[in-house]
Amino acid sequence: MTTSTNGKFDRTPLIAGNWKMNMDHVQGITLLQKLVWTLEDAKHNFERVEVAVFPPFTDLRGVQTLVAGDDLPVAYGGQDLSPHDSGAYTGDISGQFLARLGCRYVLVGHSERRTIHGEDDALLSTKMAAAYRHGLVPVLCVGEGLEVRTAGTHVAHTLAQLRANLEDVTAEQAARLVIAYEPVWAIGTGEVAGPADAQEMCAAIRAELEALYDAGTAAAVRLLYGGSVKAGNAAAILRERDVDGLLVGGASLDAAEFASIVRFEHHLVTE
Ligand SMILES: O=C[C@H](O)COP(=O)(O)O
Repeated sequence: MTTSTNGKFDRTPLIAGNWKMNMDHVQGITLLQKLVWTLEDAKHNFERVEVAVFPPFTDLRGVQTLVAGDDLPVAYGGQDLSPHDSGAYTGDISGQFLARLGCRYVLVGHSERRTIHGEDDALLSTKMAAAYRHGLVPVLCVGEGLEVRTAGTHVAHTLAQLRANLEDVTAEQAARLVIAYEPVWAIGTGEVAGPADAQEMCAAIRAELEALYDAGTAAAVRLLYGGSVKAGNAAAILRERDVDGLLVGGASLDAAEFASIVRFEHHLVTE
């Protein structure tokens, strides 16, 4: 039996699709159109569950044109940004440019940026500042690798990342923040942290935000889980009290699958 959970959420759930380096600008438009059609056909309430996509940079202008032209109720953002605003930084993309393209969000510190591109906490603090400077909402990604998880120090490790990345972030800025907990061992591997694991970390992050700022700020921040999320496991993860949304990689490349994740409330089982 399925049901809805009207009233359960303290914060508007955010279901975000990170396309990573997939979908050229033509494919990206088709995917976004299919996604919106599917959701509109299903009468999805976009105000109740927010939907965002993170396409490659080369898709953003097309996405902007489609979203603005058809007045689509979907937010979008960049997968990364430069700490600088302009200048001789070949290959970098400025937060200023993302803002001009209508981006609401930007990913900061995705594990693939940290591991493949060696981005460290000092750099990520400057990227956080750049995001805020241009009115973008950072989706700050944190999480531990397999060795840390095996050693049982995942909470301490993730909270240390969080503290380092929020060092220069004020309470006012933090209130607009989104944080994605992504255990690296669960990304693209098919391994999913269980709902209890997601809740354990999200509760620890919220407590840390309360210690760093105050209870009101901690209550305003949306905490997402990411790592091998599919339509079949999304609802169980989102039942957890401190999990406010999902950052979906592979499954966001399939419009029907992603739409089903967005409509997770229809998969919740009545207790
Ligand atoms: O940004 C998304 C995460 O890296 C999760 O990716 P995945 O759903 O393919 O495991």
